[in-house]
Amino acid sequence: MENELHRRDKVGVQDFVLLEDYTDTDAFLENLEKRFNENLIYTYIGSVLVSVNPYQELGVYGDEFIQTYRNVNFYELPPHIFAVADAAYRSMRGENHNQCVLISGESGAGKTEASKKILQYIAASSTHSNNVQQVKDRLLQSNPLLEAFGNAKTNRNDNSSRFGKYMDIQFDYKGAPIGGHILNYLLEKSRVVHQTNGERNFHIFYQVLMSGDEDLLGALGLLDRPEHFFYLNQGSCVEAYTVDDRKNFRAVMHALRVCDFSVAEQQALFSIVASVLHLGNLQFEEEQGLAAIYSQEPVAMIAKLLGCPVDVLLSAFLNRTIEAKGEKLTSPLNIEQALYARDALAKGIYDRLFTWIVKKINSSLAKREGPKCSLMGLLDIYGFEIFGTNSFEQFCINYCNEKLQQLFIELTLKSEQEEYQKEGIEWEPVQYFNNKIICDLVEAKPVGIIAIMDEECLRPGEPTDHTFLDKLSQTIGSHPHFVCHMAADAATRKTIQRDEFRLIHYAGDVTYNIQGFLDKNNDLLFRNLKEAMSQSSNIITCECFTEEELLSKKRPNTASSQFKSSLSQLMVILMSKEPSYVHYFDEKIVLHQIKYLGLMENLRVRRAGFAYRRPYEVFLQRYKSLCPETWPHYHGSVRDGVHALITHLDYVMMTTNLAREYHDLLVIWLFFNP
Ligand SMILES: Nc1ncnc2c1ncn2[C@@H]1O[C@H](COP(=O)(O)OP(=O)(O)OP(=O)(O)O)[C@@H](O)[C@H]1O
Repeated sequence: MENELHRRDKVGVQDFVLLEDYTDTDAFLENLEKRFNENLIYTYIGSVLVSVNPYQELGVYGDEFIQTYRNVNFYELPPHIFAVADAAYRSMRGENHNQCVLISGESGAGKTEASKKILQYIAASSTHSNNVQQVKDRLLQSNPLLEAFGNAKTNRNDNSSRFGKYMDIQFDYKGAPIGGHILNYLLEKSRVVHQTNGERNFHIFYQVLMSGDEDLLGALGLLDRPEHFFYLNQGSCVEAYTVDDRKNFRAVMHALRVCDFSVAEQQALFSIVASVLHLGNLQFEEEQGLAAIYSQEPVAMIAKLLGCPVDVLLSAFLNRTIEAKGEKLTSPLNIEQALYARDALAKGIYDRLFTWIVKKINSSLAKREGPKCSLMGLLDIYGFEIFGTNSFEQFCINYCNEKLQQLFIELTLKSEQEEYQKEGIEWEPVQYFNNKIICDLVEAKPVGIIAIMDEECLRPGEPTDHTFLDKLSQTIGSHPHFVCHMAADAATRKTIQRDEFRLIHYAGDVTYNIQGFLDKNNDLLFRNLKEAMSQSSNIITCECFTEEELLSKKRPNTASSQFKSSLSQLMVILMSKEPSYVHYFDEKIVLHQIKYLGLMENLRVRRAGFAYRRPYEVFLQRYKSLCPETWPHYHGSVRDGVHALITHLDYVMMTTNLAREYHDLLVIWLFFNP
C-alpha cells in the first residue's frame, strides 16, 4: 500500500518547499494543476496542507488508508488529510499539547468534507471500549444532525454550511475520545424566510416533507408538497440533485437517537420545524389600514404545534406592546409590520432551535467527571463569500474570514519571523500584506463599521440603512479599504450605487447592499411574540423563550456585536492551541486566491526557516530519558539541559555545523525523532 502510494504520487512536488522556482506563483499553480490532473489533490507547504476539491470519489479515504497513515511521520507518506489528522493527534498525545485544525477555503471548496474525514480518522484510530464508542458515535452523528438544520443548497454548493462550527474533542491520557463540545456561530437565519433564485431553505424542511412518514406529516399538518409553502418556494428550487432528502431524513432520525434526544424532544423539534412552515403561509389582509389575519387556519395549526393559546398568538401577530417608563402601550400593526413580525418570529424560533440542538448535542457529548483531558479542535466555518448581491450575512462571514486570515498571518508569518529575529538568527524578512487594517476597519471602537452600525441602531430618532451609510461615508469615507458612492472619485462612482459600500478585503473587493443592515443587526422580535412563545407548552420553545428574558431590562447585544465578541473568544481558543492548517480550493483555482491567502509568503518563510521548532522545555521533557545527565531531572536551565542532551548524543558536530548558537539546536529535532 505504502509503495503503491509513493509510486502514484510522483507528479510535480509533494511539498511546495521543494519547488525549484518557489517564488513564482505560476510555478505554484502549475504544480497544483499538474497534480490535480492526476487526481493528486493534496500538496504540502511545509506542515500546511493545500487541497483541491475533486468533486468525485477518489477512493482514498477507506480503512486501508487510515491504517497506512497511522503512526507514520508526516513527511514519510504522500500528502493527505489523514497525515494532518495523525500528526495533530500524535502531537497531542506525545507532547500533551492541545491542538486545533483550521480548515479554510471558499464556499464549496471542501471544508466540511475535510472535517468529517478528520473525525473519521480519529474515530478509527483510537481505542474501542464501550464508553468511547458511544462518544465516537455521538461525535460522528452530530454531523448529519447539524447539517440538516444548518446546511442548505446555495448556488455554489448543494450542501453549504450556513453556520460556523468549532468542535473540541476531548481525549483521555490514552488518546481515546471521551467527550466533545461544539460552539456554533451565526446561523444565516434570513434563509428561513427568504431564498434567492436557485437556492433552498435549510435541508430539514425538505427532509421532513419527503420523509414519507404519513402519520408524522399528518400530525404536523404537512401533507402538501414543498412548493405549497411560501418559505420554501421563493427560490423556485425545492430539489437539490446531489442531495437525497428522504435518505438524509432517516440519517437524522438515527442521529437523534444516538445523540440521546428523547421521543418527546423529537416531537417538539419537528413541531417547531412545521410551525415555521405554517408561519410562512400566514397571510394578512388590510382592514381600515391595519393588518388582519387572512385565514385562521395557519394560526390554529401554529398554536396547536407550539402549544400556545390561540387568542394570545392571534393578538401577538397583530399588535405591538412597548414598555416606556413603566407604562405599557399597545398599538395595532399595519400589514408591513405584521409581515415583519411574522418573519422575525420564524427566524427567531428557528435560530433558537438550532442553538438548542447544539446545546443538546453538547450535553450528550459532555465528559463525565474525571482527570484533565487533552483537546483537539476542528474549525469548519463558512468561507469567504462574494455573491451577486451581498448583504449583512456576507459582511459578517467575510469579517470572520478576515479574522482567521489575521490568525494565519499571526501564527505562520508574523510570529515565526519575529521569533527568528528575537533569537538572533540571521533572517531576511519576508514581506506580506497584513490584513489587520481591515479587521480594525470593521471592529475598531468607536469608528469601526460595527461600532457605527450599533450606534445607528441604538440612537433615538429614525435611523435607516441610508443614514447608516451616510455615517460610514462621513467617518471612514477616506479609509483605503472602504469605498462608497458619496466619498468616491468620479470613476469609482460609476461602479457603485448609492445604497452600497465596498470593502477592499484581503480576498477581493466585495460590494455590500445596505438594505436590511440595521434590521438584521437589531434583530428585533416584538415583545408580544416573545410573551406568546414563553407560554408555549412545547418543551423546546419554552426553554428557548424564557421568563427571564422577558423580565430583563437590558437591551440585548446587536447581532454584529455578539458575533464580534464570539469571534474574539474563538481567536483566544485557537491561539491557545497548536494549529494545523488546511487550505481548500475548488477546481477553478485562480492565482488571485493563492496570492491573497499569503501562501507564497508562507512558502518563502518555510523555505528559509527551520522545518521543526520545539521549545527547550518540550524538547527536554520529551527526550531527557536518552541522557544520564538529564534523566530523571536536570537541575540547570532547560537550555543547558538541551545542550547536555545533545552533547551526550554526539550530535554536537552536526549542530555546530548547522549553526553557531545553541538556540539553533532546535533544528536537530528533525534528526532524532524516534
Ligand atoms: N475530498 C473530497 N472528495 C470528493 N468530493 C469532495 C471532497 N471534498 C468535497 N467534495 C465535494 O464538494 C462538495 C462541497 O464540499 P463541502 O460541503 O465540504 O464544501 P465547504 O467548503 O464546506 O462549503 P461551504 O463553505 O459552502 O459549507 C461536497 O458536497 C462534495 O460533493
